[in-house]
Amino acid sequence: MTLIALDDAQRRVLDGAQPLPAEDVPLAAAHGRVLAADVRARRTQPDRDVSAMDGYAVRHADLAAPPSRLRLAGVSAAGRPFAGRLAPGQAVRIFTGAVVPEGADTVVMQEDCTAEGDAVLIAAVPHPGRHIRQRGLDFSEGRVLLPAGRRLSARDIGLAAAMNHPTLPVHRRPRVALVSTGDELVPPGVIPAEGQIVASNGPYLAAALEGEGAEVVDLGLVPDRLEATVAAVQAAHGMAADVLVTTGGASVGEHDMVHRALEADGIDLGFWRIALRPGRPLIFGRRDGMRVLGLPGNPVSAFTCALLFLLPLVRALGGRADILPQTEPARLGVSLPAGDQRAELLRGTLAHQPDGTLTATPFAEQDSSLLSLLAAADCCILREPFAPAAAAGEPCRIIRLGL
Ligand SMILES: Nc1nc2c(c(=O)[nH]1)N[C@H]1C(S)=C(S)[C@@H](COP(=O)(O)OP(=O)(O)OC[C@H]3O[C@@H](n4cnc5c(N)ncnc54)[C@H](O)[C@@H]3O)O[C@H]1N2
Ligand code: MOO
Repeated sequence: MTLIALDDAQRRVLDGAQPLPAEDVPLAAAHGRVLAADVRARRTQPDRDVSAMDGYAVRHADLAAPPSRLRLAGVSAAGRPFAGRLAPGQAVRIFTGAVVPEGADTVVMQEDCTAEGDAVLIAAVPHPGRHIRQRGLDFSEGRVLLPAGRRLSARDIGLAAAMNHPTLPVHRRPRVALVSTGDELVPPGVIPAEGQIVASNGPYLAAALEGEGAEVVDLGLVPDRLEATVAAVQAAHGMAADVLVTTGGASVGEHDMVHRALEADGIDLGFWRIALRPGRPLIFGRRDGMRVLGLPGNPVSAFTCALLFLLPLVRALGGRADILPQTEPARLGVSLPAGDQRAELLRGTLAHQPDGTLTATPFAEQDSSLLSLLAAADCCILREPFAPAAAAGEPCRIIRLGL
């Protein structure tokens, strides 16, 4: 079987992955969700000129010959504006956030003023317009501040509230069913018998998927038996999963049941060998609106396939505008030999150099079973197929690894 190129495989997985339908959710439930429509400001902020300081609202023309003695005409507090208009020679006591009275064009902070009964003595001569936040300084009604496809940060929620939206239109979260296959697997906390290992792919994938806003249902550990694997696939249909993710059994061994179970289920299947290290075997299929990704069992291979296929698919279904992992430039910390036909994702560390450049140093050990180094990595260094030998200091591209 020939190896297929990484970008070709990504295109096939993402082909036709349309954003899921929209629903309105209250602001309290919108953090991390993806906007299904542009969100416009429903008001202008601030909707009047307001003070940025506690002090006195004045007419700048009255400050020409300091110290200036102005008569106090009243008070403007936040939420309780001064009703009248400022006449020449007058000042209004004003507080932060309060509406600047008509006639005033400048605020003097109280540290530069001395109150004397019903007058105020002003020593400073600020610039005209000082300490006034002009109407519309933040945003104007009708402006799109949060575009469709944006994943909402906590700051975005604050902005949406200020724009006067109690709810936001967001895409439904992709529902993902997880199945970990392998006779050798026991759950974390159980002491493995000889030859058994503690399953880590499920916990990793659940965390990574939830981090991308998916709703995850972990269907648990499934032995390498056809009936058990078919039952897990049916359970995924039963919960109306948008994506079924399996790990293990993606390769060619006689215990590798996943593709047989998917075929038995009538899933239109592609079994690929991708020009990628680690992460060569990958199963992909679809049936009745459910997409299936069969990831390799080796934990780092499962990770690279999640990074490059599964998480982008979940972002696309979730309506995100940014789907593929972003690469950025760095310089190699060590020399590397020429590559072969497989693209490589080398796990490594990043260091900032005094000249502002970033050095990426791959770990010497790159075996696809090494979870300790995967967790320690800051980045993956992406090498194209047939990359020529490269010396330390030469440019490279990296994908930063976050939470
Ligand atoms: N003859 C060949 N053998 C293999 C090939 C090949 O082309 N020909 N490909 C190798 C590559 S590359 C990979 S990657 C693996 C993928 O194999 P499977 O997807 O079939 O995975 P398993 O055999 O089930 O497991 C591989 C490895 O990973 C461990 N594992 C499995 N599930 C988990 C889990 N949930 N948590 C942690 N670790 C897990 C499992 O114990 C094995 O050690 O195949 C190569 N072989
Ligand atoms: O692709 Mo396997 O993923 O090399 O370990």
